[in-house]
Order: sequence, then structure tokens, then C-alpha cells
Amino acid sequence: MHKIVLASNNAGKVKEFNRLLEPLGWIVIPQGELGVSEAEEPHGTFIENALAKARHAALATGLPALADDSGICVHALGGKPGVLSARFAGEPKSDAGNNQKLIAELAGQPDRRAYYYAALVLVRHADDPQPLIADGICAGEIVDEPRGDGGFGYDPHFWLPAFGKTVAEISTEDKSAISHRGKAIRALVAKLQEAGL
Ligand SMILES: O=P(O)(O)OP(=O)(O)OP(=O)(O)OC[C@H]1O[C@@H](n2cnc3c(O)ncnc32)[C@H](O)[C@@H]1O
Ligand SMILES: [Mg+2]
Repeated sequence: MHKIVLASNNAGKVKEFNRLLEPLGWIVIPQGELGVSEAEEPHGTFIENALAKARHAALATGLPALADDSGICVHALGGKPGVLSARFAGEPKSDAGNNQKLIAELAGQPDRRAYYYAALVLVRHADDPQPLIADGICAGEIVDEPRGDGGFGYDPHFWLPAFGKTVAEISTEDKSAISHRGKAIRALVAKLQEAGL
């Protein structure tokens, strides 16, 4: 049984993590329920930001902490929005604003390739010298017209050619099976098992 604090304030992520980890016997407590403030995410890489978020939550709670830093990288935009995905259109964070800006920046652009990336970091305590790290990628294409109301963030504009649907149109089970976050969680769980944890 693993009791961990989930170092995220994103309701969409919290739902996905609960669905994936609770069947494995994990007790996942979102940091908001424990009064943890939002961590700074000042770094230029996903992995560094995930480590900062995990450490921050572990320090504040004394519990093991799991963080996810993720985003969408668009080929024609040189990998943008990348680590700035949550705040692409500025403050306050807004999925609608971010999607609008993404579509505007891609106007007239025939190359629609993009991928989602998630870096996960699990620390057993704030000074853990060996954080467990896993990541995952999910490739697709950006479509101008939003479709579907599942998922969160950029999902209504993220087209999956293999499904003929956007991520917001597929089931939660299918999203878990193919998403960057689903893949990263399965890799993390495998590492934990390998380490006998
Ligand atoms: O930092 P926390 O508190 O976890 O919440 P956040 O939303 O700020 O999370 P990030 O800093 O990791 O930024 C990730 C952004 O990337 C986008 N994103 C990540 N995973 C996604 C997914 O599965 N579907 C759609 N958009 C996603 C979405 O805009 C997120 O806000
Ligand atoms: Mg964030």
C-alpha cells in the first residue's frame, strides 16, 4: 500500500492519476487537500520542474510525493508551448485561452505534428537522493476545430489518427492506454516493482 501526496493542482491530472493508481492499492492525496501551496516551476525542462514540484510537496507534508510535469510540443512551433503549456496564453491559466493561441499560431501551417510529454518524479522524502523517474510520449496532430468534451487542456484539438478522434472524444480507458501520462505511470510502477518498493 503506497500513501502518497500528488503534487498537482490540475483537476484533470488528479482524476487520471486516481483512476490509474487506486486500483494498484495506492492512496493518492491531492496536495490541495493538505493545504500545500503551488510550487514554482522555473526550469527549462519538464524533468527539473517535476522534481521541484515533488520535493516541494514532500517537504510540506512529510509524505512521499509524486509530481507530473507535462505539456504539448508542436513541431512547427519549434517545440512550443513545451514547459510553458499550462500558461501559454499568460495568467491566469486558461485551457480556452491556450487553445485559442495555439490555433492562431498554427494558422496557415500545414505541418500539424505534435506530441504530449509527461515526466513523472516520485520522491520518498524531500531529500531523497534517488528520485524515481519515468516518462511517456503520445504523438498526434493539432486540428483547428475542437471536438469532444473529455480529458482536459489541449485534448479537444489533439487528433489521434489511429482512432480518427481527438483525445477529448476517446474513453478514459483508451486515454489511459495510449496517453503520455498512462505510459509514464506504467513505467514508474514497473520501476517501483523492480526495486521491490
Ligand atoms: O503543475 P500542476 O499543478 O500539476 O498543474 P499544471 O496544469 O500547471 O501542469 P503542468 O505545469 O505540468 O502543465 C501541463 C499543461 O500541459 C497540458 N497538458 C498536459 N497533459 C495533458 C493532457 O493529458 N491533455 C491535455 N493537455 C495536457 C495542459 O495545458 C496542462 O496545464
Ligand atoms: Mg504547473
